[in-house]
Amino acid sequence: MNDIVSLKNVAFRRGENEILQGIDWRIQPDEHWGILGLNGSGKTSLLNIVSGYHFPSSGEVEVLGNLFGKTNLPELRKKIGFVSSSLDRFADFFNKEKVERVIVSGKFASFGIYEQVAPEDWEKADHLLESLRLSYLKGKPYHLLSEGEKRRVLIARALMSDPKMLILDEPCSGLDILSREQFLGVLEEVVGSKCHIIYVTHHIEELVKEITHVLLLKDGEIVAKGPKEDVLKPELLSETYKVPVTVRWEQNRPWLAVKEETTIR
Ligand SMILES: Nc1ncnc2c1ncn2[C@@H]1O[C@H](COP(=O)(O)OP(=O)(O)OP(=O)(O)O)[C@@H](O)[C@H]1O
Repeated sequence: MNDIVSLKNVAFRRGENEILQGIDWRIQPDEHWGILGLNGSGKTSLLNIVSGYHFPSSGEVEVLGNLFGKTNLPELRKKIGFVSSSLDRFADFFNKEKVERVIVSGKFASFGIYEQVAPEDWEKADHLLESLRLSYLKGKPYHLLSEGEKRRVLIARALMSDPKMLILDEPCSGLDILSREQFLGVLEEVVGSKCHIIYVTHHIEELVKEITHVLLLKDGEIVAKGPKEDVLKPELLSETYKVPVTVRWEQNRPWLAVKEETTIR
């Protein structure tokens, strides 16, 4: 079977800045990836390449069977959903829209509904509300939801267009522990819908069982990549985070701590 994502010796430069260098990365079917790295390590730049918003300065990129340079990138972007805490700043566009209308707008990649909605689109929104256990929100204006509910509705909105890949860029930032766990619970449904996840976070405990592989980025280069259990090792994470850390596994989830007696300057 074809790779979902294939990056070969990819570099990304802006002016004098070498933002990404020597990136070799494959995502194969049935893999769901987490990406970890300090602020400025290049995570967002990498996501922007994979989702067809940035073109690499050199190297080869193929995503969902589309070889960059020989493909229509706007068409590729339609197959990729995106949920980010930074989408919150667009929340005003949803204004006082009802939850189900926010979800249906995902089909048109717009912030409101300006096109004819088919009955099956409303049915699909209902189905998504049900499968993500959000039916109790039907009919509620989006702006009245809690932050956690909003993020889960944004997942439903992203799934409305049947994406082949869902990019989650720090989707839990700003959520309390309960909202975070409720959010992470929806990943099971996403994986069940045959959608590939790329999950960027600063908190390794968010790498729940659905996330099978991890890529570590440091200063625009890959420190390690592969199955989660092989990559989330103290030595590799200490290198990535430039601070000595330990990793503890509890209920199949990794937890990070800074090593005792470390003084950080
Ligand atoms: N268009 C650009 N022009 C110049 N420098 C850029 C550009 N985009 C990103 N950079 C720089 O590239 C580096 C990587 O940025 P990027 O946003 O990819 O990092 P990140 O890992 O997503 O960081 P964060 O965790 O803070 O979101 C940073 O030093 C950033 O300032």
